[in-house]
Amino acid sequence: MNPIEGMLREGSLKEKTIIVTGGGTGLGKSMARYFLQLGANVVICSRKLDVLEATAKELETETGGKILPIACDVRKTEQIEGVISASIEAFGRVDGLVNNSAGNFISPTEKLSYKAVDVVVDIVLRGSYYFTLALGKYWIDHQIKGTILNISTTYSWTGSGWVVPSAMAKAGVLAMTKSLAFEWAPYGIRLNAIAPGPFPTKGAWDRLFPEELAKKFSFENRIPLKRTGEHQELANLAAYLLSDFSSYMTGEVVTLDGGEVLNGGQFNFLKDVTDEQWAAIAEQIKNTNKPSRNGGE
Ligand SMILES: CCCCCCC/C=C/C(=O)SCCNC(=O)CCNC(=O)[C@H](O)C(C)(C)COP(=O)(O)OP(=O)(O)OC[C@H]1O[C@@H](n2cnc3c(N)ncnc32)[C@H](O)[C@@H]1OP(=O)(O)O
Ligand SMILES: NC(=O)C1=CN([C@@H]2O[C@H](COP(=O)(O)OP(=O)(O)OC[C@H]3O[C@@H](n4cnc5c(N)ncnc54)[C@H](OP(=O)(O)O)[C@@H]3O)[C@@H](O)[C@H]2O)C=CC1
Repeated sequence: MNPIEGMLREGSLKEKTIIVTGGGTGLGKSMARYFLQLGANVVICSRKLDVLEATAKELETETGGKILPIACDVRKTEQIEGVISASIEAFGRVDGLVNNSAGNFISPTEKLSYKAVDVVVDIVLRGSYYFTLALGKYWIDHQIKGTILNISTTYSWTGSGWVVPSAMAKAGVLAMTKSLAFEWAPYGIRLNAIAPGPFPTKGAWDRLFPEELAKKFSFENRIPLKRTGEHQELANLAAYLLSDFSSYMTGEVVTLDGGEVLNGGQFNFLKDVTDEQWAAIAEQIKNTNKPSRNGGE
């Protein structure tokens, strides 16, 4: 496969300031890089300031863009308000938000303590609605037509065992996306979401796909397109959804997973049937059709 290139034309996010929660690592960092390349000012925030500062330095050198790292636990409203004020002070205003921060790990649900469930739900759901509410109030007060992108998952719809706190929280984020897309549309505020399939990141792989599992299981067998996602593919879609090119789109959730979620199709087990078996099956079915064609049972 050829390397995936940036999709939007130069300057597509010029004069926009975008906050990316969890922007110091993984997919957040890849989105931040592309937004900077497209001319946006970017604010990255999460708990670990040293990680954010290292990322900011790296991306600033690489892109020549303006990036501000700020420590913020998205479970703390006063810290979120601090990020918004510091962003306005640095760049004049805020136009976009990516709710990307998350906590997650696989575990049998009955083995989880109450605190273990809370920690995931609080980062994902509470963190997303706190940030959305704080920024929404600011946008409505200042008549700014802001845009929110929520990073969800495909199991927000299907549900999934062994990541139940994450599934509950991400489903809530999806409900918020669609509900507020309608309610805040008159203010010109748009909310969309991306439901990614597997995109290799250290954060996700350490907690969801540790070595013990990786030895026994491969995504290539599960994903119809036979590979995991490239970060630039997700960054391209994210940039589009935050740009004015998507200005007629709101309340939408775009799945980007190589078809993985389609595994639920009832007859998909047929993928392993050979050509010879198909020939025999066709013969059998045609034979059963014959009597009914002649008016019999
Ligand atoms: C690989 C394919 C991907 C497919 C798609 C998947 C879709 C979604 C993907 C993602 O969300 S990926 C993002 C992953 N990244 C992160 O999670 C980064 C941030 N995470 C963290 O910092 C930590 O993991 C955490 C969520 C904050 C938990 O860390 P920690 O344990 O240090 O927090 P505490 O507050 O101390 O503890 C909370 C509570 O949780 C219990 N716990 C932690 N790990 C487990 C475990 N593996 N099994 C059971 N319980 C666990 C811990 O014991 C604490 O409970 P108490 O013991 O105090 O009651
Ligand atoms: N990678 C994948 O395959 C998939 C990922 N996703 C989603 O993509 C997003 C990014 O995940 P990914 O890049 O893989 O994983 P990462 O672990 O790299 O990203 C998670 C980020 O969340 C931040 N974070 C965690 N807790 C808090 C908190 N309390 N306050 C603020 N920030 C916090 C972390 O920073 P810090 O530790 O500094 O706080 C980290 O930067 C998540 O929403 C995830 O659910 C969805 C489907 C698949």
